[in-house]
Amino acid sequence: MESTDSNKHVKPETLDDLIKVLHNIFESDNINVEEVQTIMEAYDSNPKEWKKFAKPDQFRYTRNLVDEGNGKFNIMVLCWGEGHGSSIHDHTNSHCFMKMLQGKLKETRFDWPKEKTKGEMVQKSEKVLDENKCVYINDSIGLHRVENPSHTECSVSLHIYSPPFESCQTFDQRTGHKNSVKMTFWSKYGERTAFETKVSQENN
Ligand SMILES: N[C@@H](CS(=O)O)C(=O)O
Ligand SMILES: [Fe+2]
Repeated sequence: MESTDSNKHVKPETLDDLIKVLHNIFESDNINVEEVQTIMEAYDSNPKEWKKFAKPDQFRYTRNLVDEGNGKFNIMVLCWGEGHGSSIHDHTNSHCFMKMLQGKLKETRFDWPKEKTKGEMVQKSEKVLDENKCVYINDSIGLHRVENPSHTECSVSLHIYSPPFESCQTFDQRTGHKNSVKMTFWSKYGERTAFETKVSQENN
């Protein structure tokens, strides 16, 4: 698994394998989006491997850091309780990959609001993601909101952001008005983070 070329032929058997392959890929500054997507999808989700990171909250989705990718990318597990969802948001000029580990998530995409005209934001697409599927978005593709459509089951997803970022913009669907929001981790490396972090995440 030395070069990007050889990565194309590797099926990651475990989450650790996947993380190793991703470290190789993201050493380069030129990311082949399809290659990353293919490798993410090739990993068959095994709850035993990611359970220690999947720490849910009753009130909103949680972000749980798994690996800091030598500063090149963040990989994290997100837990979505029944009906939990994100606001419409951007990804701070980073690549964003989202792979389903358990359950389903609905991704709704939007155009950026026009600077001058206020009003309802334009919805571009809606897609329900099944287990092991991986989608990609960045700011030139547009904005999105993600929701767990189930009222009985939790969902779990694996996200990669490259380069890592700590804040993003959220948008009001009716007016297009935006807010800058600091993003925090509910846990890091399987350990719950401090209370201060919890407060700022809940204020998002
Ligand atoms: N981008 C969001 C998750 S999602 O709704 O795509 C986050 O990092 O919290
Ligand atoms: Fe997102």
